[in-house]
Amino acid sequence: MQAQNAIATLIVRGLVDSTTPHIAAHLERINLPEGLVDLYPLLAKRKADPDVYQPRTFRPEGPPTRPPSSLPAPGSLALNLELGEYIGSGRSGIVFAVDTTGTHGGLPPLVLKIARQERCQSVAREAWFYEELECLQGVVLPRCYGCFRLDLQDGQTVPAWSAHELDDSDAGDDLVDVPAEYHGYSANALDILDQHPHPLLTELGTARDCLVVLLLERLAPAPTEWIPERSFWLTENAEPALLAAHRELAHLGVETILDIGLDNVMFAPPSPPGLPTMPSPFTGLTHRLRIIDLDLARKCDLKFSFLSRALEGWVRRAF
Ligand SMILES: Nc1ncnc2c1ncn2[C@@H]1O[C@H](COP(=O)(O)OP(=O)(O)OP(=O)(O)O)[C@@H](O)[C@H]1O
Repeated sequence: MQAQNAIATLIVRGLVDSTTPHIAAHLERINLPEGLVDLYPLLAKRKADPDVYQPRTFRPEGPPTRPPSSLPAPGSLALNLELGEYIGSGRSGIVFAVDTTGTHGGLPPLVLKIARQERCQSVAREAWFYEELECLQGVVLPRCYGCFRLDLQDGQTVPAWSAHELDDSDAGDDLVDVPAEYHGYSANALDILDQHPHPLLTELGTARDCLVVLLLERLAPAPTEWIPERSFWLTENAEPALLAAHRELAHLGVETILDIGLDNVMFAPPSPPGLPTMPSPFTGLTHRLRIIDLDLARKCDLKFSFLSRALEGWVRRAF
């Protein structure tokens, strides 16, 4: 099996149109710095407002550190793919199946999440969470095979952007692509606090001639569309299962309160052809659920007990 960091280049047919027909797009893997995402709530905000941010809520030793990667040294594979059927989309991305037949093998069924033109920051930031939570890939998250980028040249267009435009009613009030831990702050407030997002996120937040994609393990359809499993959601097991899945993320100080919901849960892929589910390194539990869509996740140094209790309320509201 190929490791999640084996691929350095994606060569994708059907992703980019250009004046030269039948040329496949070459996308290069983005190396995401470990310090890409800032702690939530912002440290500068806490210093400015010590009465609001009670120290007893936070872990005195700081946020959970990223566990050491269990992957080998990054590989240099160039993977040829063909864009397949459209699966679904949201505010940040448009998801397609990809055809890996005729490639080197050793990969499970995959999907490509194509960042919308104005959402490159969100999708690259989502990729950072997959790296931060590597030990939960195949446990409660899909396996992630990397985040890749192409700077578009004159005349190159991305048909998926125009074919699957976001309905205005879905756009909400968050059209500016700002990292989730910075939501709600004006540029002026951030200047006063003297805290700003990582330069790579700032650059991607305004980039419009850039294509960013995530290569993910293909999961089973959402339960509401998956008839044999629909009864699962009508049983009392559903809420504890969703809570238990989100609690796994809380062990590493990650919360997804801005996006907890049944829209953002899928099921483990059938194995084979998918890869097997792994038990949690924190609880030993084996989960059927997979949490998707980490673009609004946040990294916290809140105590596990605090996050875990808060999750009970957040998850209850999802039903
Ligand atoms: N790994 C996957 N395997 C199969 N289908 C997927 C996968 N990831 C996403 N999808 C499908 O694509 C749809 C859109 O994906 P996703 O929710 O990640 O997009 P988004 O733009 O981040 O959404 P949101 O509007 O909630 O932020 C999902 O609802 C799901 O149907």
